[in-house]
Amino acid sequence: MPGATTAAIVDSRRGTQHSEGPATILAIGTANPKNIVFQDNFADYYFGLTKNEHLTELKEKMKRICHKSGIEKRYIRLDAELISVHPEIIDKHLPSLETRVDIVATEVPKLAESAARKAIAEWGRPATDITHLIFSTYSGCRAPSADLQLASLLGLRPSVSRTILSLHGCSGGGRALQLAKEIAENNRGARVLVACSELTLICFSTPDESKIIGHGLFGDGAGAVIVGADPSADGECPLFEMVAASQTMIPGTEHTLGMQATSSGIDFHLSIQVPTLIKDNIHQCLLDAFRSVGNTDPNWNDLFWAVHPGGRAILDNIEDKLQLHPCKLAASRQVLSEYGNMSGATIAFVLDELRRRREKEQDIQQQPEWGVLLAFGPGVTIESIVLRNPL
Ligand SMILES: CC(C)(COP(=O)(O)OP(=O)(O)OC[C@H]1O[C@@H](n2cnc3c(N)ncnc32)[C@H](O)[C@@H]1OP(=O)(O)O)[C@@H](O)C(=O)NCCC(=O)NCCSC(=O)CC(=O)O
Repeated sequence: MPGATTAAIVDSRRGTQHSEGPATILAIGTANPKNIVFQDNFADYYFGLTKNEHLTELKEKMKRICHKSGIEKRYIRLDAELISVHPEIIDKHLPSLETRVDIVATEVPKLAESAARKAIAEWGRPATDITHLIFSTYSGCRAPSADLQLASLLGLRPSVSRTILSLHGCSGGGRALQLAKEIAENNRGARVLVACSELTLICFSTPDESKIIGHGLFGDGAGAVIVGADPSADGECPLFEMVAASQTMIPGTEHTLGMQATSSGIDFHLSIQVPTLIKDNIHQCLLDAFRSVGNTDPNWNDLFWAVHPGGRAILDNIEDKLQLHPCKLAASRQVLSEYGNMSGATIAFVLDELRRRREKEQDIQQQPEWGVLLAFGPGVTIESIVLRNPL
């Protein structure tokens, strides 16, 4: 640019760099492994698979948890065939971290690929138009990681800007969407692929009192979401606008939810206090989120809700605390029932279910304009996004 000063060049670039409108969800895809496990006979399945039928008290406890979980079925990649090839996975005296890392290094991106292909097909543009990729998983123990693998599997452009988020647990999907929002709004024309892929295989263990809860709730799945601002006229369909986003940590609760790598996989810890902690903090968190968009007195029943179904008790507590009509968390409960808690990937399933329900609703006037996305993870961290239905 002859004659232009460096400062003018930088200023003019900054001026054209931002998008006009808010980041918007443009497409959603989901995928699960083939192996289905029904909750009714999960205790028999799990104690049989791990050859621990003799632990009858623990098995009865698992049955009580399953019975109250609000889950009907889950998809779980680990099956008898995989265990027969890798028996160390169910032998707590043998190291198995390496085996697990090897398996998930292939399987996690593959599952993400299935979800992403569906999202890209719905989006209607070539995969090479994706400018950024954010990949979230709790199975990320290797570099180069699942983000690079997914980019290769999908044939994304070599200059795609990749980020891997690791061990955000169940808030990983919410965190990835928040980052996608920042990227889309600050880089005009950006199209961000968010992929979350979770396999319980990395955490799977033989029955143990401290981990029985997780084995009763978690399932495998992948979700993919395409985010961009200013949907183009050539067929992009806005599904949800992400108007404001925030992350809150509940002080002094870092020991209540956690994951840690050990020689036999990733150990997780889930305190019985989690549903109560969320109940005690959710109202203030939501007030703060809505104040940031100028709404100081929201009516919670006027919103649509995309809540991570961490467990039935968490949904019950939110419903009770905010006095929500039962239909408000119906999408979250349906996802919990059909898939269990798929950690960070679950929120994509909830958004997908919400939009399906919205499409069936005949009367557009009945559809709430504003909504909220909530996800919970280690910290304890609450990710919230104020959503808007583009109508
Ligand atoms: C597990 C439940 C379905 C059980 O239902 P109820 O609480 O109504 O029933 P209940 O009180 O009779 O409990 C049944 C049995 O489960 C046991 N139980 C409940 N929560 C437990 C926990 N966290 N750890 C160990 N045991 C637990 C109870 O002690 C009881 O054992 P006994 O029968 O022997 O007395 C529910 O509590 C629930 O949905 N909890 C939420 C789970 C949770 O925290 N999810 C977040 C996942 S983490 C996440 O989403 C974020 C992340 O991973 O990052």
